[in-house]
Amino acid sequence: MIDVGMTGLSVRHMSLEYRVAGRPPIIALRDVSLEAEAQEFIVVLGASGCGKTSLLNLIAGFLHPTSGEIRVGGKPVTSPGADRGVVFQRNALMPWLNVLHNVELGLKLTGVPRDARREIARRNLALVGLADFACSPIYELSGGMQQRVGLARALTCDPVMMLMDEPLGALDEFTREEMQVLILDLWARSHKLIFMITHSVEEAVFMATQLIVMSPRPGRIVQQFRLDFGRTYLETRDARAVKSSTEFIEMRENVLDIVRATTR
Ligand SMILES: Nc1ncnc2c1ncn2[C@@H]1O[C@H](COP(=O)(O)OP(=O)(O)OP(=O)(O)O)[C@@H](O)[C@H]1O
Repeated sequence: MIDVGMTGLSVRHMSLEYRVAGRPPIIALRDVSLEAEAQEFIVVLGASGCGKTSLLNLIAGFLHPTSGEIRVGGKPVTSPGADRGVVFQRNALMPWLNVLHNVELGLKLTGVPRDARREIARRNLALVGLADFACSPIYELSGGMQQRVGLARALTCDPVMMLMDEPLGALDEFTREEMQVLILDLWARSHKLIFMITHSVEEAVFMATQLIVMSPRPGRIVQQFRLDFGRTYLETRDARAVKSSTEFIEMRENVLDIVRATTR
């Protein structure tokens, strides 16, 4: 049997309390455990305040757990690292740098020579369909294009894992579906482990190989599903057919009922 703790993501009995002076501690996460192999697509769904972003920030190394352990590729997470690329809902792109310079910034900071980092940045821009926009200023790009720049930037250090906090939350419905299939293609081509947060049940069911439903107060995992609608899309290239199939609709309604029940 593969020990996923050595290849993918392993979160074991993790809890997180926020301590605010003069107030009782907030238990954001209690006894959360999850295991995923390298190349899985994990999607986390749950009502507001159930600890999704806290969980992502712990895996990214931005926060430390109160108890429990996280391993990525077998290594304990103790701080942020180049093995984990992060994509935010609204990417913190540098408006005074052009697209190429934004994408290569992480490599520049780690001392990669100019020609090498330009080549990597251009390759990643091509992967997200922005090869012709390398010299464009950020403010000329649409929201969807800015998210593509964020994706290309997160890929530049060739991380083991991509962490995405509602990456498509600010996009209109059509751009959102375009980006869903772009991310599925990137995932299939790059063989990376993805951990994504969304508020959209349909998006979660469409993209996840492992769907995690969380519940608030305190944040914990209430249900996990193994799914393959994203893989079906990659074989058939027809997102609408996948999303309108009976199996998909049944699963979407089932997950929706579970999420609704967590808020009662
Ligand atoms: N820095 C902080 N200090 C104190 N409490 C916090 C802090 N960050 C988050 N919390 C609390 O921890 C709980 C989990 O928050 P978190 O942002 O992780 O949830 P979420 O599921 O990502 O929510 P949303 O879907 O609204 O983004 C909430 O009750 C929140 O108020």
